[in-house]
Amino acid sequence: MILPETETYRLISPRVNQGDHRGRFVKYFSADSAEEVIPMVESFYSTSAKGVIRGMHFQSGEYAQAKLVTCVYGEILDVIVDLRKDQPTYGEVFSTVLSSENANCLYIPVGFAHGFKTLSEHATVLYHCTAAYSAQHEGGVHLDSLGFDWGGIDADLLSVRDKSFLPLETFKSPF
Ligand SMILES: Cc1cn([C@H]2C[C@H](O)[C@@H](COP(=O)(O)OP(=O)(O)O[C@H]3O[C@@H](C)C(=O)[C@@H](O)[C@H]3O)O2)c(=O)[nH]c1=O
Repeated sequence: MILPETETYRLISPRVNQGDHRGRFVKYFSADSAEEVIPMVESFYSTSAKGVIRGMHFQSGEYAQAKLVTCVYGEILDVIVDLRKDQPTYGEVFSTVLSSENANCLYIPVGFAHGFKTLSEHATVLYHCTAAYSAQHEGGVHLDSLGFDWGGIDADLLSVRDKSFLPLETFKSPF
C-alpha cells in the first residue's frame, strides 16, 4: 500500500455498538465507510498485565506497516509518535485511551512508532497490519525519551528489546 505522505493518524469510533441481554456487538472498523481501503494482511493480539508498557515500535522498508489498534479487553493508554522527518509534526506524540468500553480504534499510518501502557488489571490489544511481520525490519525508539508522561514506568515490566532502543534525540528515523 502506498500511503499519502501527509496521511496522519485517525481515531475511529465504533459504527455499531448495541447491547442486549446477551452482551454487546461492536463493529470497530469497516472498509466500506473508511476514506480509503486499508489492505490488512496480518492480525494478532497481545495480553498484558497492569503497568506493562510495550513500545515504541515500527517496521520499516518494504515491511513498513500501517496498523489498526483496538483494545478488546480492559483499558490501555495508547501512544504514537510521528517519526516522519519531513513533517513539521516530527516528534509529536498523540495519546488516547482505548478500552473494551469505548471500543475506539486507532489507525496508525506508516511513519509512526506505537506503544501502550496497560491501565486495567489485564488488557488484550488487537492489531490489524498492512504488512507481514519481519524481525529484520523491526525498529523502535525508547519509550522514555518522548517527553511524554506515562504516569510511571516500571522497568521490570519492560522487554529487553524495548529497554535497548535509542532515545528520540539520537535515533535516526528511517521514515
Ligand atoms: C509483533 C510480532 C511479534 N512476533 C514475535 C516476536 C517475539 O518472539 C514475540 C513477542 O514480540 P514483541 O515482544 O515484539 O511483542 P510486542 O512488544 O507486543 O510487539 C508489539 O508492540 C506493539 C507496541 C506494536 O505496535 C506491535 O506492532 C508490536 O510491535 O512475538 C511475531 O512472531 N509476529 C509479530 O507480528
